[in-house]
Amino acid sequence: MKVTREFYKLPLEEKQKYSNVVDGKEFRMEGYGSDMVISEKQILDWCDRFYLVVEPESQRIYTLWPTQPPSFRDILSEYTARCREITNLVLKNLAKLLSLDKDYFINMLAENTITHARFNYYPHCPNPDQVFGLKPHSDATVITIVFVDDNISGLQLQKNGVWYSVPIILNALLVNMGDVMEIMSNGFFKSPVHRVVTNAEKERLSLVMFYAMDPEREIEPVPELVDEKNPRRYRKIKTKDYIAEIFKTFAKGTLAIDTVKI
Ligand SMILES: O=C(O)CCC(=O)C(=O)O
Ligand SMILES: [Fe+2]
Repeated sequence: MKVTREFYKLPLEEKQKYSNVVDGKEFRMEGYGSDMVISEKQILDWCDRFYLVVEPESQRIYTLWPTQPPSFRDILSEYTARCREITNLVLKNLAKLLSLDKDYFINMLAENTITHARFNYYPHCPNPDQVFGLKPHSDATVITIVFVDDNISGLQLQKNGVWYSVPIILNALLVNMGDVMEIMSNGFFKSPVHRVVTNAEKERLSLVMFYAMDPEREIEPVPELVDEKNPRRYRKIKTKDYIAEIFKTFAKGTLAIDTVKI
């Protein structure tokens, strides 16, 4: 959190060395900036984002990893390794809860899976009732680990149509189910719709680790979880097609998971 804060305090020109817009035109996932703009009518969010691929190590693009603060690289590497331990522990226990082999989900994520780290910066906002820090969405991941600012709340999640604020718990990480887990568990686990609200006085930070599947792999309910009593609730889709769907629906403010529900 400290190195994230230091990175965001750097002058704009320094941060723009890592821009997510190549040569001033082409958007890429990795790097610093805003969300991709695909339509003039798109609702933008009140936040700066900085994405980096952290796993597998062979896919890291170190030229996009900030050199300031100098400890950024080592701390992010260590954080990635520690979060992987948490992810594996959580995945084991989720598999157990579904009476699957304990390594079921871990094996599924074993090959060619890409983990992104997303650093979010939400500046204080003069009109908090007019814009979100991040509009309502669910994550396209298997699971997500969120490290939230301990100075200010802002993350909210929706349950039965009501929004609840996620409390700040010192030194706690939030583990969120993603759409892929909802689909694989045939709806047993829910990928919650969540959003970030803006604040008139205070800025806020978060660091999010997105654990996703191999883009070439298909997502579908685990066959063992489908039977006459629990009919299949989601159709099969390739991970990369699902991610493309997320880009479209997020910009529109709709939900990708609704497009695969049966
Ligand atoms: O800032 C937060 O607390 C959550 C961010 C989030 O939901 C996301 O980056 O997908
Ligand atoms: Fe999210």
